[in-house]
Amino acid sequence: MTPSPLYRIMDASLNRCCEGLRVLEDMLRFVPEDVALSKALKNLRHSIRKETAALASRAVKARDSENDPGFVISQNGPPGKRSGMADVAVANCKRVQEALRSLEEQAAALSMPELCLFFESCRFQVYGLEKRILETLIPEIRRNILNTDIYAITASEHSRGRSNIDVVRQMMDADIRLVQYREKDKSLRQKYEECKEIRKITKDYGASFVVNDDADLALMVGADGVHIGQDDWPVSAVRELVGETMAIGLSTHSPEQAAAALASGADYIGVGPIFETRTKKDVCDPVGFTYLEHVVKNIPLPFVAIGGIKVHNIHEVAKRGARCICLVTEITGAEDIGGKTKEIRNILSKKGRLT
Ligand SMILES: Cc1ncc(COP(=O)(O)OP(=O)(O)O)c(N)n1
Ligand SMILES: Cc1ncsc1CCOP(=O)(O)O
Ligand SMILES: [Mg+2]
Repeated sequence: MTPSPLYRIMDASLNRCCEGLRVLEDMLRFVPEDVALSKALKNLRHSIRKETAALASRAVKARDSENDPGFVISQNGPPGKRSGMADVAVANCKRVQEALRSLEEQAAALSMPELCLFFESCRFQVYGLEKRILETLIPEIRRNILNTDIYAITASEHSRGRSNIDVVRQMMDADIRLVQYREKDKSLRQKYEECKEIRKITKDYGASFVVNDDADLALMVGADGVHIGQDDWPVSAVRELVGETMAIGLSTHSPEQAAAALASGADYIGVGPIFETRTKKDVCDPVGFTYLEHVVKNIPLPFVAIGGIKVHNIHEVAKRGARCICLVTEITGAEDIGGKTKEIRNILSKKGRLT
């Protein structure tokens, strides 16, 4: 009996889907050497091959490559120009998503409800993976590291005797997605060893890692960003050193500094200190809400509010428009970092209802 032509579509779609996944897997493995992401793509490809083994052996019988009208179409010109790595990644994510959608529809038409659901869940996995792939490959997206609610910073002298490594592990378990390493009194060697370890941990969790002050250290450990202050090297010099893919954050305390930061090419600004803080020794006076509101209204750059922010006052900061908020000792000094993070997120999720 001749198999339904729907099997021919499924045969082509399965191949298209797995080929697209393989292209992405190799890119992630050999270009940014992102083992975790490459492995996630490989696992998805294997699970598709496994779940469709029976279907694939039926579908291959319907194959008739020589008489595929699509082959004639592709002979009429190049398969679409690719302007670079990011383009190849986007095209292959789309190709996998489209192939999965087609598989889903054919499975529905052939009354295969379980396979239909399986393809749908794979498609949703690819949407999530696509976001991570693009963040990894495209410099502008990669440098946008403030797309998260909490910005945590290490402070070993305010960590209840726990090491920075221990504290960062707890932050990762609490699903904090962005951590800065800030240590003022440790040797370069100590800072290097700690940053190497923290880079490894944050990478395993898919979180971003920023090094305070030392652009050279940030480069050595493969950090995602470096944070500098007003008296540090200028942004342009740091950009020359760190290249296009590393984010540069710059502390600002006034409208003039924010405007200069925008012109300088900084990827984000620190806005603060909002309140009084004892965590930073050479700190300036609190800038209060006036400066925060100025940035919200006038500065088209991602920003993080910082300085003296605690559970009891965070809603005041969030309700004025801060999306990413830095709490240093409120987190490092918490006995239960996971519990404290939940408490903070609970307040942030209710901010619209708090006056
Ligand atoms: C997110 C963030 N904002 C501000 C600072 C402060 O940086 P800086 O003014 O250079 O002061 P030190 O932290 O180096 O004492 C920061 N580190 N992070
Ligand atoms: C590094 C830094 N820059 C401005 S305030 C500050 C420290 C903020 O710490 P805390 O959140 O404990 O007040
Ligand atoms: Mg600094």
